Amino acid sequence: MAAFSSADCSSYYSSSSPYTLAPVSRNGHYRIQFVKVSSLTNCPSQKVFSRLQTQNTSNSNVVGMRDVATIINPAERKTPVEKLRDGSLSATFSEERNDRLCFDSRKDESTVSITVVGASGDLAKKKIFPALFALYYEDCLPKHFTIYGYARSKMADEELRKTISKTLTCRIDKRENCSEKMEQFLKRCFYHSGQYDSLENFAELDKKLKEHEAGRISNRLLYLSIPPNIFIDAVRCASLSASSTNGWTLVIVEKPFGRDSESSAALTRGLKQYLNEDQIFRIDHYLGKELVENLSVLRFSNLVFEPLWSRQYIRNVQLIFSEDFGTEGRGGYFDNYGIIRDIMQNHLLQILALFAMETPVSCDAEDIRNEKVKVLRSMRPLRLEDVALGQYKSHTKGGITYPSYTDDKAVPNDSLTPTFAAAALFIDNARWDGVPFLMKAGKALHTRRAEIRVQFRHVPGNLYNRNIGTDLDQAANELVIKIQPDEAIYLKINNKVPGLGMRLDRSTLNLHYAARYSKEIPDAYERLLLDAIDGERRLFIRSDELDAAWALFTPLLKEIEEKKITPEYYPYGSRGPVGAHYLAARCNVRWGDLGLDL
Ligand SMILES: NC(=O)C1=CN([C@@H]2O[C@H](COP(=O)(O)OP(=O)(O)OC[C@H]3O[C@@H](n4cnc5c(N)ncnc54)[C@H](OP(=O)(O)O)[C@@H]3O)[C@@H](O)[C@H]2O)C=CC1
Ligand SMILES: O=C1O[C@H](COP(=O)(O)O)[C@@H](O)[C@H](O)[C@H]1O
Repeated sequence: MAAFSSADCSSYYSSSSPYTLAPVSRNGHYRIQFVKVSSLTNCPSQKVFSRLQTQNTSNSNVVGMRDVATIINPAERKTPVEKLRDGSLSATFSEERNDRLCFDSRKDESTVSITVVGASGDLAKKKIFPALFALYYEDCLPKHFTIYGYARSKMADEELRKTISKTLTCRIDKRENCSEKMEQFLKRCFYHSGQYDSLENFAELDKKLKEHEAGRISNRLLYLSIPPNIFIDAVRCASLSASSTNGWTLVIVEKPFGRDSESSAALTRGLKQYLNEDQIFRIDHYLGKELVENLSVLRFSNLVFEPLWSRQYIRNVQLIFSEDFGTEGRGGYFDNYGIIRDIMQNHLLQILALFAMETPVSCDAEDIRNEKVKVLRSMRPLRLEDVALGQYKSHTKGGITYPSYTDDKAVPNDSLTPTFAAAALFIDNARWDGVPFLMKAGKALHTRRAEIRVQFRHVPGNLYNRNIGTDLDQAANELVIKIQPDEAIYLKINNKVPGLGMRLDRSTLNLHYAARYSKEIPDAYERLLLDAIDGERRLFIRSDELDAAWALFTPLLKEIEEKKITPEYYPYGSRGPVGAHYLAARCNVRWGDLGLDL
């Protein structure tokens, strides 16, 4: 097992370094922490700089290097400061900025270069550049950073700036200096045109990055916003020609991570030829959504929920995703994947794993991901009888004709690709035995929403049966976590209608985010990009999680394709195919999103 010695890092510290070394071993990784120890008591608020360096114990590559600045206020003890056995002080958090413990890599000697590969594409324009700007606007990016767009399209820096400026927005609650900030941000965005499989083109990029890095410690983040068939080429060329030589290099990989178990494993093998697992950040942007982040807080910090979180009290859990638009513009991609791969195998399954996992040992990435993997590995692989499939067809409403899925020019006329699916999943462990986890995902439905619905069991020996009537389901409690739009968490309860009689009513206890908080909720990509820059892996998918996720869906996907299962057609803008209701009924479940509850 290789460990760091202070000599390994001596190049970063002079012999008169005021830092001490504090090695901490966790989950097979060595974390070396240098902490400046000085008179903490002299001033009320003081910065402690530390550099974290992690090393994979199975090989000697440095896989991450982080600069952390910590505001330590001993009086307030805002930042956890640990006294280590050797007497040195260890602080792993960083300066608090805009409620997020933002990294402060403001030290002059390091820089972060972010390269968006596929910068001419839809996702880069729609999500990545706006998220980077939002981080800049919030002062969350390091002092020294440069952003490069990379793609084959020929474009000058100015052209990239013009294109992305159209999609940059300022926070609603803080519009000061917005155009000024935008200009400053755009000045730090550049473009390099190159092929994805050209070592030479990436070497040119490397040269440009070095010019911007100006001799500082170079940390490099590569965001692969390109189709998956070119991931490996891009990673090979970037890692060989444009990796950092003295700092960290990491790669954010967009989905889809393969089409099934085999292609996903091949992709991981391909990436691992050039990268360590710790350098691969597989993004699932649903994990960056505010209410998905809040799931663990809701469960593990509220005594009223955690004891109820099992088969004993929960009758079923529903994970619902719906969009009120079709595959518009992405039909070519979608037809090769379908809704199960596009939404269920990743976004909804990730939410399910977070929802159902046992209490992790800590909030550390590895502890959380270990628990998620256990859930996934306890689940039954899906069978054909566990799903209902649908595809949207054309529909005319109010004089407007909405297209069918196959009207998309990139989609074959005889495509059987499902644009809707409902599925019943089961977790065969002690906590969840027999509880159906129902998923529903569809495009071109009547509404856009993503939510988790937890339907509780009936109250035993219900004292108020007479007042409730025969439909006991109506009286069962339901907890709804509304991920989007209009984030909310509400609990349906029974109460007495005020008055002299004894009439029962159903009401909601509602935590409505817009009413409770004036602050705008950040986009998922902002959180995830900042996490990646911080080296925080908690919200990214580890390879064993991915394998376990594919193992659940691969047999089903193969059967659907081999048997050429025809989906049930549903009109554009409807609630989806009736098959979803039969599926739910077989599990003794009623979909909770049918009523008007908010
Ligand atoms: N768009 C979205 O909403 C979402 C996208 N994703 C994933 O993110 C990644 C990027 O998505 P998106 O921006 O929509 O993708 P695009 O199809 O827009 O592709 C991005 C860029 O990659 C290059 N490219 C496209 N096709 C090829 C090809 N066959 N060979 C070589 N280069 C090609 C093009 O740049 P150039 O020609 O200039 O080289 C293009 O601008 C994909 O993996 C996608 O699945 C994930 C979630 C949502
Ligand atoms: O990953 C994907 O997500 C989007 C939906 O994301 P949202 O944050 O807007 O809810 C979906 O439209 C797309 O098909 C899928 O690839």
